[in-house]
Amino acid sequence: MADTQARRSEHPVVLEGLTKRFRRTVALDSVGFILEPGEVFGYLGPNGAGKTTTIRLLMGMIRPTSGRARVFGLDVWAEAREVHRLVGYVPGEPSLYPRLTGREHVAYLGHLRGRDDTARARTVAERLGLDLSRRTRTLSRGNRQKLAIVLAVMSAPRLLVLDEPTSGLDPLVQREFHALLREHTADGGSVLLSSHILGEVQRVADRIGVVREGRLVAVERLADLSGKSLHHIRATFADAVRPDDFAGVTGVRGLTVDGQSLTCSAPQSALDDLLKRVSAHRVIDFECAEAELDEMFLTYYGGESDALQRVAQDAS
Ligand SMILES: Nc1ncnc2c1ncn2[C@@H]1O[C@H](COP(=O)(O)OP(=O)(O)OP(=O)(O)O)[C@@H](O)[C@H]1O
Repeated sequence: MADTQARRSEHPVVLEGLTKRFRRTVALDSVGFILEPGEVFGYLGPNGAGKTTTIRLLMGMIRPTSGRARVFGLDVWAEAREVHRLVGYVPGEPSLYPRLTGREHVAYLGHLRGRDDTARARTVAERLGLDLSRRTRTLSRGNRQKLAIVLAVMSAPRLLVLDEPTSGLDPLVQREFHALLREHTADGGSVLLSSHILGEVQRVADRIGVVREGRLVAVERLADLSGKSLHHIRATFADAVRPDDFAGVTGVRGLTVDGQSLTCSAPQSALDDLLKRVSAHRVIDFECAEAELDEMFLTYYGGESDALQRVAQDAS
């Protein structure tokens, strides 16, 4: 134990050349990054990019083909038990006992950890609007997700590892959850948060790592990324509009004006100018949806694969 203490590093996560092959599939190819104390690191990538594989490696659930992962200086494979004491983990698909209530889950986990976190669990459950008295088999997907969050944060761990934690949560609950994360980092805790939605990560992350086809293609500070996220805009007006009314806004692409309707894509940095042009007319319907991350990869990180290149050609 004393030896373990001495080897502990202040870095919550250090990944070095982490590679995982499943037969012929290279799920992860030499991924490396370091998480700083007090930081929220958003781990972004489209479906199948390798996010869950990275997290399962980090939690010592699967063994790397090569490379290694450390949590506070501990080897996640060889010292998994010690690592689990320091980490609150929300898996992509929470595994809960269907017959037990939320409260019984809290008590059971407390028993395993040798500590009573009931009071904190109750507070977090209340904030997220979760009824701890219900058996988990009767809970909706969103409520099961809330319970997984309660179980991960109740022991106030120094590192939270969250695999798409807000999928299934409504926006108000997401906001409360993000507030919880901010409190966690204000107390010196760190967070690794995986997601395929840039907008979500933008709200909470300090830095973002982008993974695509198993490779880490970018690590950026959030401040450098803002302005890059692409939005799809669709507006319908009471009267006919002309293309000239919307021309010359920097960054706007695919502008189509047809009678009383407008469609285009625009980076965040163009939204203010574009909205001012839109609001110069009488609007009867308006939609602004953030583009999927795949499109952002095409725009900012290139598209090496054939499929991505085809989409790029179709779009141009
Ligand atoms: N146990 C496994 N056996 C074989 N292939 C696997 C296994 N686990 C993952 N893969 C493959 O590894 C790649 C990365 O998958 P992973 O689940 O890590 O992606 P992800 O980024 O988490 O995606 P999602 O957002 O869809 O969960 C995929 O091609 C996937 O099919």
